[in-house]
Amino acid sequence: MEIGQRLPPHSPDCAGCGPGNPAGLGLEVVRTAAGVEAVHRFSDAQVGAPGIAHGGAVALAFDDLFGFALYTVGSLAVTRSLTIEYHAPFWLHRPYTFSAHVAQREGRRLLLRADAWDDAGQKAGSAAATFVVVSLGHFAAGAEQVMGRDD
Ligand SMILES: CCCCCCCCCCCCCC(=O)SCCNC(=O)CCNC(=O)[C@H](O)C(C)(C)COP(=O)(O)OP(=O)(O)OC[C@H]1O[C@@H](n2cnc3c(N)ncnc32)[C@H](O)[C@@H]1OP(=O)(O)O
Repeated sequence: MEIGQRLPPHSPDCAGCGPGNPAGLGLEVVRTAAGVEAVHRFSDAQVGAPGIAHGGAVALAFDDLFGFALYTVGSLAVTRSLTIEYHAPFWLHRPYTFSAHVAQREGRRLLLRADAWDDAGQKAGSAAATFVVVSLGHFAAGAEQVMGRDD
C-alpha cells in the first residue's frame, strides 16, 4: 500500500464506505504515512439538530475509518469499544478531515486513535477504540445469511 493510495471499501454496501449504499456516508479513504485519512462532508441525510451532523453519523465515520486503519497492520478485527469526543459541532456540507491510526497492539487487542479537523484547522472531534482481532470465520454466518436471502 502506497501513501496516497485509495483503499477499497469494506463491502460494496458498507454504511460507512460502500459506493452501493445510497444511505451511507460514502467515505473515500486514502493511506497516509501514519495511518489513513478521509475528507468528508456530512449531508442533509445525516442531520441531527438543524444544520449539524448527528452524533451517531460522526461515530460511524470514526468507526469506519478505524476499519480502514486495519489495512496498515494487516489484521482482521472488529470494534469492541468506541469512545467519541465531540469538541465542536460538525456542520453539514463543510469538509472535515478525519485521520486514524493504530496506536498500540496487545495480543488480540488493537488500540486505535483518530481526530477530525474542520477546514479552518480546528479540531472538531476525536475518537479512541479497541478492536479485537478475529478470523475470517467471524464473518461467515453473516455472509451466508446475505447469500441465502431472497427478498
Ligand atoms: C468476508 C468478509 C470480510 C469483511 C471485512 C471487514 C473488515 C472490518 C470492517 C470494519 C468495519 C467497521 C468496524 C465495525 O463496524 S465492526 C462491527 C461492530 N462490532 C462487532 O460486531 C463486534 C461484536 N463483538 C464480538 O463479536 C466479540 O465481542 C469479539 C469478537 C469482539 C470478541 O469476542 P471474543 O469472545 O473473541 O473475545 P473476548 O471477549 O474474550 O475478548 C478478546 C480480548 O479483548 C479484550 N477486551 C474485550 N473487550 C475489551 C475492551 N472494551 N477494552 C479492552 N480490551 C477488551 C479481552 O479482555 C480479551 O483480551 P485477552 O484476555 O485475550 O488479553
